[in-house]
Amino acid sequence: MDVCEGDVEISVPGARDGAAEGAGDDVFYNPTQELNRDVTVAALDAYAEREPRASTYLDAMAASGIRGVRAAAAGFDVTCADVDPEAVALARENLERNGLDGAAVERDANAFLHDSETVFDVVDLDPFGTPIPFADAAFANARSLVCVTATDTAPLCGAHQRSGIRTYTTLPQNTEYHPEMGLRVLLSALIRTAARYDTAAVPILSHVTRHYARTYLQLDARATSADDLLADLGYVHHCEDCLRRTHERDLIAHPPDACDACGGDRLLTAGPIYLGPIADPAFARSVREYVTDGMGEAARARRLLDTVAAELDTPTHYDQHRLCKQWSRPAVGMDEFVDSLRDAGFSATRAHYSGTAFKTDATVTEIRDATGE
Ligand SMILES: C[S@@+](CC[C@H](N)C(=O)[O-])C[C@H]1O[C@@H](n2cnc3c(N)ncnc32)[C@H](O)[C@@H]1O
Ligand SMILES: [Zn+2]
Repeated sequence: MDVCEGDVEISVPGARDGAAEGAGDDVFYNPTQELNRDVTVAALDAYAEREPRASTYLDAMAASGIRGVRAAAAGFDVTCADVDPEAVALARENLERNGLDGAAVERDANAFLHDSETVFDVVDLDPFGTPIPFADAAFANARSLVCVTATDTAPLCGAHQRSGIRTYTTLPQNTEYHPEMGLRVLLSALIRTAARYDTAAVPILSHVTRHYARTYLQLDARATSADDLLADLGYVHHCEDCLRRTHERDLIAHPPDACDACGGDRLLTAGPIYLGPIADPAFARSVREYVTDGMGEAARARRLLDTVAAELDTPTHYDQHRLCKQWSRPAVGMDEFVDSLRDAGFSATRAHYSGTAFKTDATVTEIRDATGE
């Protein structure tokens, strides 16, 4: 079956009766990831403006090649790699079909990254589930930017905690801000992996959408920069009784014995997680400018990027509905809610994690008082 995305038309395996696209032995294609790919293309355009020397792009898990083909159409010198020979043949066909240069190679991503004579400026990891098995090869061999998708949200956010500990060598906790917990656990592991190569992997754009987290990490190959970034790792101490949380940037955790706000002792500590900015607002705004009307998810991509660019840089968002339930109060419109925090003198913005997510520098007690009757 043929699919149009952005400026390209590609062949993908058709869905069989009763089977979801991407299921079974066919080459993988997931139409619900179009937003992810639209943002990828806009991010590559914005990155080429920021770093004009960045020209080579490795789609390390290419499947149909849809992402690599779209990157090639955006002007990158693309290589699509996959272990599945049928995927490689399809990616090659899809490059040719769109009149685009580019290579398609049947290689394991790790082996290829370590062997390749080309040092790729941009490496994109889009595996099934966790990207961690590929992170070392990417950070050891990419020159400038590493783009990462993770779809194993249950281990990341603490819902499957043992699995999260094994994969990410950190302690995730299941809280009401689980998409952000997952993103910050992922960033913690990626930043620590890059640091082993004396490299800072600085998040310049990240988002959590539906069932995946996506991040774009700009590499800075200086040990001192890696040290600076590691200083943004730390812990969140979360009170299950009143939902207060405190954030602690340190190598070791110092959890309080009891909650400062309610005195309760049902405290969860997560970490080391990444507590720094998940995006560079200027870059997010620039990516937004590169979203084109021809993209299938242009409206959602623009909304998402607007929210990410404006999002207050504080770790862990609140959810208005969860707080209102806690306080037995009716929920109100998000704009009204955020405005009442600002009127009370706090910084506050929506957060992209959900329609009822917001960020503020107010404590949970201050939020309750500022937004009450
Ligand atoms: C989620 S799909 C990629 C989807 C694609 N990037 C897109 O945007 O539609 C994951 C792909 O990784 C491939 N893969 C699995 N293990 C791999 C490995 N070790 N090296 C390279 N590719 C691998 C699979 O064959 C599959 O095609
Ligand atoms: Zn408490």
